[in-house]
Amino acid sequence: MEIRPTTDEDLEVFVDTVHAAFGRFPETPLEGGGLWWSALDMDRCVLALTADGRPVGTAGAHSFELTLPGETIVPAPGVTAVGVLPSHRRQGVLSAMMRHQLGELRARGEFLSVLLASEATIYGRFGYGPATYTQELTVPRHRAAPAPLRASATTDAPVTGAAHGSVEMLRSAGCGEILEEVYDRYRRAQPGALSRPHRWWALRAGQPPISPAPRYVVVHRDADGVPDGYASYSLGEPETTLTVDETIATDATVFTALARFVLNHDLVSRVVFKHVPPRHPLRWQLADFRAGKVSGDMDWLWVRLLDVPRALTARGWFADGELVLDVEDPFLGEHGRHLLTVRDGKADCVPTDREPDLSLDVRDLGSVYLGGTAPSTLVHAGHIRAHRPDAATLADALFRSDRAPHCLHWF
Ligand SMILES: CC(=O)SCCNC(=O)CCNC(=O)[C@H](O)C(C)(C)COP(=O)(O)OP(=O)(O)OC[C@H]1O[C@@H](n2cnc3c(N)ncnc32)[C@H](O)[C@@H]1OP(=O)(O)O
Repeated sequence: MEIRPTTDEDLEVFVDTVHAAFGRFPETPLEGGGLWWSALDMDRCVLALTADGRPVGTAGAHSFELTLPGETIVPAPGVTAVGVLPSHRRQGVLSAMMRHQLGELRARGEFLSVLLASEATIYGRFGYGPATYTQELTVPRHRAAPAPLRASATTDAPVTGAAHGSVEMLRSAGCGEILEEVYDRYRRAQPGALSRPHRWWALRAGQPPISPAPRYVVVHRDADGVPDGYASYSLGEPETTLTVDETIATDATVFTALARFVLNHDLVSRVVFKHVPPRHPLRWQLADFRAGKVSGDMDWLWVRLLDVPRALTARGWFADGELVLDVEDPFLGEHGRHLLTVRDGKADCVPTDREPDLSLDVRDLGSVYLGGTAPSTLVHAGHIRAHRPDAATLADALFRSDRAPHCLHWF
C-alpha cells in the first residue's frame, strides 16, 4: 500500500474514488453537486494506492482557523473527504492514511486537527474526540408567542431587537460579501467556530457555502446600519416548513431579532432552526416553554490534539488551578505526564513526574479541550480516571469556556 500526496492533476481520480467510497456516482468536479470538490486543496490531499497503482482510498484537509476559548485563533486542519473503496475495507487502508496524515500535520507544525465524522465509531481510535454538539429546534408557529423578557425593562439584556436595529431581506446574488464579513466577526468571538476561506464564499455567494439549494437571506443591521447578523432559510414541505440553515449573530439580541423574523413569517406552519447549540436560550424566549422541540442532538466537531502542551497553552482559561494530567496516545504509541498550571487566564504546561490527578486518553482530552464536554461526564462514564475525589470538579472549573463552544460549518 502506497500513500502519496496529490496534485491538481489528481482531482478527477480523487473525486471518482471518494464518490465510489460514499456510494455516489461521479459528477463533473466544478459543476452542480460537484462544486464542493472545487473547495478542496489538492496539495493537502492523499491517495492510497495498491501495489499495482490502483487508487483505493482518499483523505484531505482544509486549512481553517479555529477559535479557542478566550478568543484565541489558531490554525486547524479540517480533515475531510475520507473514504476507502468497499472492496478494500477493513484491511487497514484508513489506518495507514490516518498515520500518514497525522505525521504530515505534525511535520507542518500543527498542534491539533478537527473533523466531522460520518459515523461516531470511526475516529476515536485515531485520537479524535467529540468536542462540540448540535441540535435542531422545531417551533410550531401557532405556539411561537414570545415570552415577555423579564430583564429587558431594566437592563441591556436581550430584547426583541426591533428598537435596536433592522432586518432586511437581501437578494441572494451579490450579498456574499456582507455575509462573509458578518460570519467572520461572529466566528472570531465564538469558541469552536471555523473560518470559511474566501473562495468558499466566492463559489456560492448568498448561500451557506456549498449548499446546493436556493436560500433566502435576511440580514440584521445595528442602529447605525452596520450588518451584525444574518439568517439563511428555505421554505418547503412538509407542512409549509421554514428551515433556517444558519442563524449567525454577533450577539444575543441579534439572534432574538432574526428568530422573531422567521417565527412571524406568514404561510408557514413551523420553523426548524438547524444547528443550534445545546441549551440555546430560544426556548426560554417562548411563552410556551414546551413549544420548542429538540431533535437531531449529535456530536459535530471532533478534535485531535497533536501537541498537548502547545494546545493547552494556546487557549484562554477562566479559573486558576493546577492539575497533573497523565495522557495516553495509543494510536501514536505516546505517553506524557503534564503539569497544567493556570493563573490569570494563561496556562503553563510542563512535563512532570508528580502523581497524576487525572489519567486520560488523548481522545478524551480532545473532547474536553474546547470546554464543550465536562471532564466529570467522562469520569462518570468511566473513560477518565480521577485519582482524588475533587480532581473532576477542579477539572470542570478549569476546562470550562467563557462561551459554550459551537461549530456550524459543514465540510
Ligand atoms: C472526516 C470524514 O471524511 S468522515 C467520512 C468517512 N468515510 C465514510 O464514511 C465513507 C464510507 N466508509 C469508508 O470509506 C470506510 O469504511 C472507512 C474510511 C470509514 C474505514 O476505512 P477502512 O480502510 O475500512 O478502515 P481500517 O481497515 O483502517 O479500520 C481500522 C479500524 O477501524 C474499524 N472501523 C473502520 N471503519 C469503521 C466503521 N465505519 N465503524 C466502526 N469501526 C470501523 C475497523 O474495524 C478497524 O478496527 P480494528 O483496528 O479494531 O481492526
